[in-house]
Order: sequence, then structure tokens, then C-alpha cells
Amino acid sequence: MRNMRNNESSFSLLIRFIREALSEKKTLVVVIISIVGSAIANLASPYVLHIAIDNYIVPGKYGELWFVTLLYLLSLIGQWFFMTLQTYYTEVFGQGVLKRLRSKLHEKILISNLDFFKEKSTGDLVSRIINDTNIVNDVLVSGLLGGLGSLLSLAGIIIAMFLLDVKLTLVTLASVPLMVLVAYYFGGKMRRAYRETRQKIAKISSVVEESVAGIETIRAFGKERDVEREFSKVSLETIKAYLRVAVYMGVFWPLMNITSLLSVIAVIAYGGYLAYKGAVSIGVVVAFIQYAQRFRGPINNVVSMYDSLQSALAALERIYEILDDENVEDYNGINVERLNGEIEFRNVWFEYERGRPVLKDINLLIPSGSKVAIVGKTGAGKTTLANLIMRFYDPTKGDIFYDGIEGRKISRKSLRRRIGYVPQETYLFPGTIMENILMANPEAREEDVIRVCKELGIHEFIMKLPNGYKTSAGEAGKLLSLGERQLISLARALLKDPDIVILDEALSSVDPKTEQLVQNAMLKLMEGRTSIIIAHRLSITRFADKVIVVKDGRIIEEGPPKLLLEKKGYFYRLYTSQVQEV
Ligand SMILES: Nc1ncnc2c1ncn2[C@@H]1O[C@H](COP(=O)(O)OP(=O)(O)OP(=O)(O)O)[C@@H](O)[C@H]1O
Repeated sequence: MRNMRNNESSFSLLIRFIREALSEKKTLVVVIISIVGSAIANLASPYVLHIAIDNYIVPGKYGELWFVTLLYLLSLIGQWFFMTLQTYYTEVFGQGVLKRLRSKLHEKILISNLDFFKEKSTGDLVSRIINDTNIVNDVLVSGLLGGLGSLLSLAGIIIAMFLLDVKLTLVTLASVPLMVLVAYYFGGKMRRAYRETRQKIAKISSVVEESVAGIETIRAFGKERDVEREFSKVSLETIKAYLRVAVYMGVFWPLMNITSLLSVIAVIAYGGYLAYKGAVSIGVVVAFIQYAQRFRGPINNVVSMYDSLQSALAALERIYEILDDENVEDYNGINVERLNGEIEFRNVWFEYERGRPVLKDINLLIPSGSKVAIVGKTGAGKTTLANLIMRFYDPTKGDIFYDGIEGRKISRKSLRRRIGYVPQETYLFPGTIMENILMANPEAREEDVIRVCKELGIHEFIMKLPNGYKTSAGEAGKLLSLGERQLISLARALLKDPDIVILDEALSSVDPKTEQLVQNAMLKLMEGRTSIIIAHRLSITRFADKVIVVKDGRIIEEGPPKLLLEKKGYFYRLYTSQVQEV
């Protein structure tokens, strides 16, 4: 029962894929024409040979032989021409389907909400977009089309043989089951071994990736030898897998050859006997010898198609799982051009995972233009508050209002355009520092970037990098500390000229000079804007109008920093313990 349901769903997956692939109709028509052409041309040459022998050579009509010779040449040229056309256009078709599928997957990732990413790792997503689509292309597109050509060839050969001589055909076909068996058994082993080599190569690349990404941890714990041992082990397994492929290849192809030659032996023996009896002509026997040799490739193709289909369907399932995921961001809603910047949380509850509230009944009014510092121990829910303001997530219960408008009704895109968000960790995209800042505002020019950096007091710092604003981000990524990268993020935020600013302070301690730079830039960015600082170093709270103290997802204290300190409550204890630590 279960199997039946699986088969049904595999079938509907396949239908869905074929329907999508059919959108590349024009190329497909060329491919199909070339497949048919190729199959006919392939059939023609043995037939022409039979005509040449029986109608011209044996009766001694040498004068007219040139015409048949020309036909034979034409059939060979036809085979070459259609084969070239088929190979090239199958690739064009496959790449077209592949591009469509990959773009769809990539677009899906860009519009997915953050719940989507919780369940899927980066490696998994990359593998689905790169490897799974490749498998689908290799097997479903090239494989199915190739298989279709093979089926056509087989059918054509069998029909041509039947038309020439029924008895001889049956004798020739006697070795086909043996060929199928060899293709199924040894071919299957070979394909499985080949699949294994691909898995081993993927494993090698993941070991290398981990060695590079975790190099500091490996060094710190002196694990170099262990990692090396792991690498050697995987390398050895890869070699073994390749050698297995070599063994099966060595066994398989010669065996297929020999099996197909068995039918040739049968044709020679039985065909020779029939020819001696005068039941068939010499030309027919020669044509049969040629046809018998043409079974091998198509039979292997058809048998391997069934085998590979299983892995292709699994890949297709993984692809559609992503495409059908319903965790997408909804970009509809009111467009807000500008905001005054008043934010209000009304009875907001939030949970990332069902039944585990991270924010509990938050009521908070942030007046327009005010500066609010959010403090609390790690895991208290500070970043989550910022995530909700950005509408990365919506509250599980309750609402957030922006200038009195319910957040859920505002388009996410337009809201985010009005918010300058400086996360704890700055992500630098490939490109220069200039390009990395410019991305924040498509209308800004290079002069604007320089002006903004001067305003923030970080122009000098950027000019000291090896190539100033033209320093590549990859290079800068290695050169820059967390705090310095946050300076780039601050410039990005200011270039947007936002109405609301959210600053998540860099956690790791920054050297005093950079700390001063970051702080000054932060204060500059906050000027005249509603500002929310997630404060890790509590000294920065002195610039805030109001401090919000969060503990276990609830606001437990709230008020001007001075008053809160005088009150000697939770904030006072946090503050003094941090000052003592320093
Ligand atoms: N994507 C997520 N999925 C599930 N739980 C999450 C997720 N992000 C955060 N949490 C949980 O929510 C709680 C609040 O996290 P949050 O990041 O808001 O704390 P924080 O106060 O900002 O901490 P920190 O100072 O360490 O950044 C934590 O218990 C955390 O484990």
C-alpha cells in the first residue's frame, strides 16, 4: 500500500517535471527530430548494404554500384549529422530546463522567511541547487531523451529485421535476454560504484571545507593530525570506489561485447545455413550481422535508465520540497514612504517554536525620535525584539504599530527601506568596500558614500586600507575586526537615510580606538532618528532616553538610565557587575 502511494507520487512528480520541461518546446522539437533522424540513419546503412550485395554485387551490376555506394555514404553522413544535432540540442534543452529549475530554487530562497532557514542548512540548500538539479538534468533530460532514442533504435532494428526475415530475427533476438541480464547485473554494479565515487568526492570536499572554516579551532585544540587522518581515510575510500568502477567497467563492456557477438555467431551459423539452402540472400545475412551488433548500446541505455530513474526521482523530490515550502515572505501591504518613527508593542507574544514563548506580553512605546537602549542577559530576547521590528517575524499574539499603523498591514519591503539595521555581525558581499556600502541605496553615488563616511568619521579609517574604498571585501574581511566591519555596516545604514535605526552592538570587545570610532558613528547615525540600541556594553546606555531591561522575554524595568541606576534594581546590578568585570 505504502509502496503504491510512493509510486503514485513518483509518477506525479515526473509528470509535473515533464510539464515544466515542455516549456522549452522549440529545442525539444529539434531534439526529437534529430533522435528520429539518427535512428533512421542508423537503420539505413545495413539495409543499403543488403541492397548493394543482393541487387548489384551478386548479380554483377557493377556499373550501377556507385549509386548504392553513394546512398551508403549518405546514411553515414546522416548518422553523423543527426548525432551531432542530438548531442548539442539535448544539452541546450537540458541546460534550459536546468537554468529554469535553479533560478526557481534560488528565487525561492530569496523570498523564504526565516522559519524556512531554521530547518535547512546551507550545505543542504547548496547541494539541492547544484547537485540535485544536475542529477535531474543528467538522468531525466539527457537520460530520458537518450533512452527514447535507444527505444526507437531498438524498435526500428527489430522491425527492419522482421521485414527481412522472421526466422533469422527470432534466432538473432535469442541473445537479447542475456544482454539485458548482463546490463542489469554488471551495469547496475558499475553504476552503483560510480554513484559511490561521487559521494566520496563530496565527502572529500566537505572535509576540506571544514578544515578551512574551522582552522582556528583545529589549531587551538591541536587536532591537525586527526583531521589529516580523516582526510586520508576519505581519500583512500575514494580511490577504492574508483578502482571498483574500473573493475566493473573492465568486466562489463567486454562482456556486453561478447554477448552481442553471440548473436552474430548465431546469425553466421543459422543465416549461413539458410543462405546455403537458398532461403535468404547473402545480403540479408550481412545486414543481420550488422543489426545484431547494434543492440548493445541501446539495451544498456534502456536498462540503466530504469536504474538511474530512482536516484533522479529522489533528487526531484528534494527539489520540489523546497519549491513547495510555504514559509515565504508576504510582501503585500501598505507602502510607507516615510515614517515619523513611533513604534508601539501592544501585548506582543512571540515564539520561534510552538509552545516556547521567547517574548511574553511586551507592551512598549518608543516615541518618535527617541533613543531606547535594550539591555538584558544573553538569551533574554533582545535580538528577537529587533527581529520583530524589522518584520523578519510577526508576533505570535498581539501587534506592533508604526506611527499608529498595524505592522502586519505595512509592506515588509517599504518598512525595511525606512529602517537602518546594523546587525552584530556584518556580512560583506564579494566586491569592493565601496560596492558594499553602495548596495544599501540603489540611488546613491560614490560621492554620497564618501560624504556619509566622512560624517560618521570613518573616512580616514577606510582610506588607510590597502586600496581605500576599492579594497576588496574578501581581503578586507580578513583585515577587519568585528568592530571595524560594523563601521561599514553603519555607513550602509546612514546611506539609506532611514527614519528608524536599530543597532545591535558588536559583542566581542573591540580595541579602544575602534570602540570610540564605532560609538561616535553610532551616535551620529542616531541623531534625529528613532533609535533602538541593543546594548551589550552598558556604558552606552548613558546616551539613551530610556532603557528597557528584558529578562526571560519580559520587560522587567523601564525608564531613563539615571533613574534606573538610582533605583538600584536589576539594571543597577547588571551595570555594576559589568563595570567590575572591566
Ligand atoms: N531562530 C531561532 N529559533 C529558535 N529559537 C531562537 C531563535 N533565535 C533565538 N532563539 C531563542 O530565543 C531566545 C532569545 O534569543 P535572542 O537572540 O533574542 O536573545 P538576546 O537577548 O538577543 O541574546 P544575545 O545577547 O546573546 O544576542 C533564546 O533562548 C534563543 O535561544
